[in-house]
Amino acid sequence: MSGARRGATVWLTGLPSAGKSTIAAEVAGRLRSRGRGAEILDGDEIRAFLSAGLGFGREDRHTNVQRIGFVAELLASNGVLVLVPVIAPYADSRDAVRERHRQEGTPYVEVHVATPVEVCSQRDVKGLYARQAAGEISGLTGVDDPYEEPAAPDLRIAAQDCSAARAADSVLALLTERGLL
Ligand SMILES: Nc1ncnc2c1ncn2[C@@H]1O[C@H](COP(=O)(O)OS(=O)(=O)O)[C@@H](OP(=O)(O)O)[C@H]1O
Ligand SMILES: Nc1ncnc2c1ncn2[C@@H]1O[C@H](COP(=O)(O)OP(=O)(O)O)[C@@H](O)[C@H]1O
Repeated sequence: MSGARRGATVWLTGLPSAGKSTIAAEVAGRLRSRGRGAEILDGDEIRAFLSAGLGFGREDRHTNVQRIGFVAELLASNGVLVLVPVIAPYADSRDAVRERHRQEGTPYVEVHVATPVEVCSQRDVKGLYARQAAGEISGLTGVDDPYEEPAAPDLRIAAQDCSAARAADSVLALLTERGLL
C-alpha cells in the first residue's frame, strides 16, 4: 500500500432501475471489506436534503447534478472514494462535473450502466415505469424524457447480461488500473 490515498469520484449514470445503486453498494461493500472507505451519494437521499424542492425538469436535473458534483469533488479531493449512482441524463451536465474535477486535478471516472430500457421497465424497482404507463406520472427518463447516452464513458457495463457482483468487478478493475485503489 502506498502513502496518502487518492480519492476519486465514480459516477454511475443510467436509466431508473439500470442497476446504479446496486452496483455502487456492491463496490462500496467490497472496498470497505478491504479496509478502504467509500461513500455513496445516493440520489434519493440527496433529493431529500441537499436538493430538496427540485423537480425533474431539465434545469432542476442540471442543478441537482451540479450540486452532487460539487460535493463529490470536495470529498474526492480529500481522499474519499465517492460513488455516485445518479441518472444525470444530460451530457452537458455530466461534462461540467468532469470539467470541475479536471480543473481541480481530482480523478473522475464515468461508468455508464447501460441496461436497456426494456429490461429496466421489467425490473421497475420503484414502480415508476408502471406509473408512467398508467398515465400517473410523466417525464420519466428514457421513456418520455431524454437520456443522452455517454459517448465515451470510462466504462460501459451491459448490466442486463451479468450479475451485480460481476459488474462491481469491472468497476474495481478499472479503479485498480487507474491506480486509484
Ligand atoms: N420523472 C422521473 N425521472 C427519473 N427518475 C425519477 C422520476 N421521478 C422520480 N424519479 C426517481 O428519482 C430518482 C432520480 O433522481 P436523480 O437525482 O438520480 O435524477 S437526475 O440525475 O436529477 O435526473 C430515480 O432513482 P433511480 O431509480 O434510483 O435512478 C427515480 O426513482
Ligand atoms: N448486473 C446487475 N447490476 C445491478 N443490478 C442488477 C444486475 N442484475 C440485476 N440487477 C437488479 O436490478 C435492480 C436494479 O435496481 P437499482 O440498483 O435500484 O437501480 P437504479 O439505482 O439504477 O435505479 C436490482 O433489483 C438488482 O438486483
